[in-house]
Amino acid sequence: MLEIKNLRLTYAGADAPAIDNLSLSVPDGTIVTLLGESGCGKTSTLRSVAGLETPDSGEIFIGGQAVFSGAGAVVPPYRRQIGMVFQSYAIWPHKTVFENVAYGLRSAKEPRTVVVERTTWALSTVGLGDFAQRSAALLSGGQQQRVALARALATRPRLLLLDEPLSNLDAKLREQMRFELRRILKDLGITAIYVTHDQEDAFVLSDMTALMNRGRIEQLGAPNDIYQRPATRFVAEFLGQSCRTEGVVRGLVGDRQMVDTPLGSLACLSARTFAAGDKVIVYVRPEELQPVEEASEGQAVSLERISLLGGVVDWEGLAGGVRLRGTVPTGTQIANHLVSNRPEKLTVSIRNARCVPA
Ligand SMILES: Nc1ncnc2c1ncn2[C@@H]1O[C@H](COP(=O)(O)OP(=O)(O)OP(=O)(O)O)[C@@H](O)[C@H]1O
Repeated sequence: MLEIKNLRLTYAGADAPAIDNLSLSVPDGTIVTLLGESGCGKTSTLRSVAGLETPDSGEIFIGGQAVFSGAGAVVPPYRRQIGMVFQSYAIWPHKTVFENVAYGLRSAKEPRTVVVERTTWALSTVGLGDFAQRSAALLSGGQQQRVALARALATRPRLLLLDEPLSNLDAKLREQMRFELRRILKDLGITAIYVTHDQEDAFVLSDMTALMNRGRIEQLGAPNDIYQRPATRFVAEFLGQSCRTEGVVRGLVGDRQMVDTPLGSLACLSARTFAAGDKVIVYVRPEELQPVEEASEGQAVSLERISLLGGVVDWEGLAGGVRLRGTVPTGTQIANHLVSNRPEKLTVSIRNARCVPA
C-alpha cells in the first residue's frame, strides 16, 4: 500500500507549486495512472515517491513505513524497494540482455545464485527467456522496453513506478504493449503507479485513474466512472470531445439528473447530486447523439457539415443555438443517407449527457 498525504513540492524560483496538497492511496495490487497534460505534476509526484525529489511538506508511506515526512523522516531512494521504468530505457547496448537485467541485483550485492534465478525469472516473465545472451544493441524498441521492465521486476520491488514507458513505441506496438504490460502486472499482483498524458494508456492499463491538473488530483476513479461521470469542467473537457451548453437542474430521476437546456430537458450523468435550480454545464459526446426518424422524438439539427472519416460518418450542425457534433457508423442506413443525399436537416435524440457544476 502506498499512501501520499497532503504532499506539496515547490521548485526553487517557481511561482506555483508543482505538487499542490496532493493525497492519494494506492491499495496493494492496484495499478493507478496519473493522467494529465504536460506540466501538471505527474513526474514530480512519481519522483517524490521514488525519493528523487524532496517535497516541502506532506507524508509518503510505503507498506506502512514513512519514507518521507515533512517532520523529518526520509528514507533514501535505494532503500525504498521501488522499481522504476522510464521513457528512455537506459539500456546498455554493449551488454547482453541478461547483464542489463541483472544489473540492479548485482549492485545490491545479491549472491550469484539469486542473481541468476531472479534474472531468468524476470526475462521469462516479460517473454524474453530466449534472448538472455543476445546483445542489447540488437533489440527492437518493444524488446528494449521489456528489458527495462524485467530489470525493474527482478529486484522484486514492493512498488513499481512507470513514467511514460510506452511513448517511444510506434502506435501499433504501443497498443499491444499496453495489454501485455497490464497482464504482466496483474499476474504478478504488482502495485504500480503509471504516469501518462495518453487517455488510452490510462484507461487500458489502470484500475484507477487520477486525472491531474496544476499539481492536484481533479478526480480519482475507475476509468469507466470518470469517463461516465466527470466531476468538473476540466475532467469533462479533458476526456474527449464534447458539445457544451448550459442548463438548470430540475430534479433527479433514477440516477440521472434532469436538466433544462437549450436542447430540451436532458438526462445527465453526474459525479454528484445537484439541487433543483442549480446551474450546471452540460456536455454531450458525439456517440450519445442518435439520429431518429420521427421529428417528435428528438431535436432538429441544421446540418453544416457531413464527412466520411472511415469507420464513422461525422456530422456537425446547430440545434437550439447549440453546436452539436455526432458520429454514426459507416455503412448503416443513416450513414448512407447522410453521405449520399447530404440532407440539410437531421433529427437526433440525446441518450445521455453529463453535467458538472457551472
Ligand atoms: N527540476 C525542476 N525545476 C524547476 N521546475 C520544474 C522541475 N521539474 C519540473 N518543473 C516544473 O514543475 C511543473 C510540473 O512538472 P512535471 O514534470 O511534474 O509535470 P508532468 O505532468 O510530469 O509533465 P510532463 O508530462 O511534461 O513530464 C512544471 O511546471 C515544470 O515546469
